Amino acid sequence: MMTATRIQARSLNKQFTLHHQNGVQLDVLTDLNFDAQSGECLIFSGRSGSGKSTLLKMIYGNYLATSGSLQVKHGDEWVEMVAAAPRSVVELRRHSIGYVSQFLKTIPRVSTLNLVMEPALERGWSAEQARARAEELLSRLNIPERLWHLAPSTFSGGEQQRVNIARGFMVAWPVLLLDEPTASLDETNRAVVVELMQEAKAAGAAMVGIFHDAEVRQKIGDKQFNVSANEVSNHVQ
Ligand SMILES: Nc1ncnc2c1ncn2[C@@H]1O[C@H](COP(=O)(O)OP(=O)(O)OP(=O)(O)O)[C@@H](O)[C@H]1O
Repeated sequence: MMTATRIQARSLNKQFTLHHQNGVQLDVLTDLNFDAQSGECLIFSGRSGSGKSTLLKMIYGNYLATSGSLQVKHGDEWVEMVAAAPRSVVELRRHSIGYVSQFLKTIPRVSTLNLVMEPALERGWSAEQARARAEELLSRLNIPERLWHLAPSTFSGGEQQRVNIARGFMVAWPVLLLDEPTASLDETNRAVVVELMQEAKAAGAAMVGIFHDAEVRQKIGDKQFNVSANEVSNHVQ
């Protein structure tokens, strides 16, 4: 499969200003350069506090870069995240970037099945198609069928995490961001998530993720970007 660049960071900087602490400035990311390609998984590594999560949040548009360029592919166009209007960020999130965080944001009274189906319905899938895919994912992720019609707000931490993963893998995202999706899962479910990531890669997703589990990194990673050292390597550790 031909790969295509879907994320491009150039001379990217992020500084936090602590307004409630005498305006102290923290230089978290300085002069970063990296690309992410379709059909590949780029792993963010680096010591704790080096800015891995901050960088993922910048790609998703939760945090704004201080300077430099961070472009994300949206269809045939590039969106410059450093200057993107909120409207384009919303568009980008609807069609081009999926995000699987460690925690599920539950909406009271919305059933698990509806929560998982939502990304597909937003893309115009029929209810039957969406339901079939959601049921397949929930089964594979070992969420008992008796829970499917309940809102996940009372589920265990691990169950909520797996519902979140099912939702994240519901549609084929051109760019898929993963923040510790396997943290606190048991071995069986971790293996399912690795399979889902492999399928997403084969479907052409450009995946970017943080994984503390070395085994997962080695199974899924193609390249590693060390955020502390600002260095891309083909060797995943
Ligand atoms: N909203 C914020 N305001 C101020 N400082 C922040 C904010 N978010 C993150 N930081 C700071 O930026 C630095 C990087 O944090 P980040 O969570 O991105 O690191 P990380 O590499 O993901 O760490 P870990 O591996 O421990 O999860 C930290 O020093 C943190 O205190």
